[in-house]
Amino acid sequence: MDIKMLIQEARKAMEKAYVPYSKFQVGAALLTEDGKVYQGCNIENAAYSMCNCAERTAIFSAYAQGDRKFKGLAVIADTDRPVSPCGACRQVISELCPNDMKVVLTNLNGDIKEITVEELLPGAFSPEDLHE
Ligand SMILES: O=c1ccn([C@H]2C[C@H](O)[C@@H](CO)O2)c(=O)[nH]1
Ligand SMILES: [Zn+2]
Repeated sequence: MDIKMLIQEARKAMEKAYVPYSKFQVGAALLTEDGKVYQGCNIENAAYSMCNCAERTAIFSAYAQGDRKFKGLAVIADTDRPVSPCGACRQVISELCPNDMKVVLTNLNGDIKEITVEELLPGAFSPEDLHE
C-alpha cells in the first residue's frame, strides 16, 4: 500500500472541510481493495450535534457508491500528535472496515502513527453481540 499517496489524498480532502464553527479541518482517505480512494472531510452544521467527521464522510461516501471492501485509511489534521479519531468514528470504522486493516494517523508536521482497526477500538461492540 502506498501510504504516502494515501496521506496526500487525505491532505487534499482536508482542504474541502466545511468548518465555520470549529475552524478545525480534518481530512481522510479510504483505500478500496481495487485501488480506488474515497476522500472525506468534516462537515459541520449550526446544529452542532449534526457535525460529521472526515473519517465517517469517507466511509459513507464509499458505501454510497457501492464500495465496501477497504484496505487502508489515512486521517490528517493540524494537531500536535497524529490526529486521534473520535469515539463515534472508531465505532463506525470497527464495524465497516476489517479488523486488521491499517489506519494511518498523521498531522501537518508529518508525525505518523500506524495502527490497526482492532487497536483503534479494542473490544468494540459488534454485530455479533446482537441476537434475535
Ligand atoms: O478525528 C477527528 C476528530 C475531529 N473531527 C472533526 C469534528 C468537528 O468537525 C471538528 C472538531 O471536533 O473536527 C474529525 O472530523 N475527525
Ligand atoms: Zn469522528
